[in-house]
Amino acid sequence: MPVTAFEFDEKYQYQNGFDCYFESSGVTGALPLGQNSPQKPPLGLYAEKLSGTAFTAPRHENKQTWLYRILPSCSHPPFAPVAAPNESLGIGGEALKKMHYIPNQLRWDPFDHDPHADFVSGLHMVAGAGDATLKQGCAMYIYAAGRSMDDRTAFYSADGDLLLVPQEGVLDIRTELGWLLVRPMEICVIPRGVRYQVHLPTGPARGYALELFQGHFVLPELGPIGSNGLANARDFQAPVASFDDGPDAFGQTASDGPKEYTITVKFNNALFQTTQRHTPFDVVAWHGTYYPFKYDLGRFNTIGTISYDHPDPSIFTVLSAPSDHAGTSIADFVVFPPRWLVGEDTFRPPWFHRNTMSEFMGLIRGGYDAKKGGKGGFVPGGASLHNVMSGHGPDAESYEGARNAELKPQKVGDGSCAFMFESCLMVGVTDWGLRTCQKVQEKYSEHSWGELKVHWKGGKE
Ligand SMILES: O=C(O)Cc1cc(O)ccc1O
Ligand SMILES: [Fe+2]
Repeated sequence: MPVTAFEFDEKYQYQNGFDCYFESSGVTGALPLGQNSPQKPPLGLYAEKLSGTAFTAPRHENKQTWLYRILPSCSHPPFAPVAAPNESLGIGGEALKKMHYIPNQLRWDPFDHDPHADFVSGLHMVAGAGDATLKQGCAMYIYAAGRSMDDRTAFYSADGDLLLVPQEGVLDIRTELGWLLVRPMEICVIPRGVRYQVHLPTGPARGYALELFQGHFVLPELGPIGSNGLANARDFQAPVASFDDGPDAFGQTASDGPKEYTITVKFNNALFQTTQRHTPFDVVAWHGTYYPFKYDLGRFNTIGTISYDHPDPSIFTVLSAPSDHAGTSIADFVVFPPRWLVGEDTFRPPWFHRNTMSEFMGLIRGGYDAKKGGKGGFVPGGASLHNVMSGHGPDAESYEGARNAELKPQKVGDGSCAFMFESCLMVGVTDWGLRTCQKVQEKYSEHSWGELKVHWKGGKE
């Protein structure tokens, strides 16, 4: 079921569609007609182009947006390095260079909330692969924030597009291009470079994130499924322009002296800061193809077998970040929503397998049909990582249950939703993920598969 609609609020109007050319204006007449950069843009605004792809990227991949703003982004003193507020990023982005590469199956208990952290200081890299400077690879994060970001701060990542998967707590995100309200069971993507500020209207928030150092998310091909199904394009929502021109927004007019706005950037996984005397949220109008968006996972049109056997989890792909090799993703975002299982003579949960891809999983709510047992278990707010070729599958309890189950139509996962970040890359685990967070379940594999029974009867049934 879709997430309950929020009461109508002017702040949360959206434009619907995936990969569209959108335009939005907070004030009539702010968008120039028939050109992008007139000698004097309307209403005394500055025109600024935000490129998400190379200028010459093919048309179908090209992403850029024209911003019409009160002051351009370049107007700020130099950025200076700051110590990462949490050690997961490492100093100067060391985290990605010092990854632990481990063939063992890993599982984490739910990650701690942090009442003192805001979204930026509560963002912890758990795993990743590649190099942000080469624009290759991706990284997986946990965020745990107990307070809203200050009204005079903004964050952006120069490293990649960030997909957020809230697990607890609502995120009210002010972006340069407008507001997005993102609740658990909804996701959003904030593109590289877009500045934003995360507020927590319902209290503490915790969730997962995937950063793409390369490329952008696309909808998966539907092949023989046809022209609708899985995540439908019209269900993706982009914000409408919203800007601040209040007395504090540009320092000069504030009664009690100029106000400072702190901009923090993640640049090669290290943090830098500057302060400026104008709000970064001054975009009065914009048009283009490069913008943040959200999606309600409850609208996912789940497809599965109506005959026999358990299909590959690729049928659950919401968004895909392709590599240069067709069908092989830098990262796929895959969900396991509530669905009917009707397969005949079929072992219905996921099979035992070893995968050339790495599988990082999280649980937004409820349970997961392949992991019913195991001390600590796979529970909401926790995670698991089955790296390249690490054997995994249903735990002993789930296996015996499904092996002996009566195969009537069965609704699985009612009220639950697991997800997977599946990557073609071997991912390393950060020091924070392996040690500092203290959530690794030491006996995950033993508790899950140590008790698997031998059913072999010497070749006799
Ligand atoms: O390992 C997992 O639980 C994820 C998964 C689910 C599924 O339905 C098929 C394959 C797969 O890797
Ligand atoms: Fe798997």
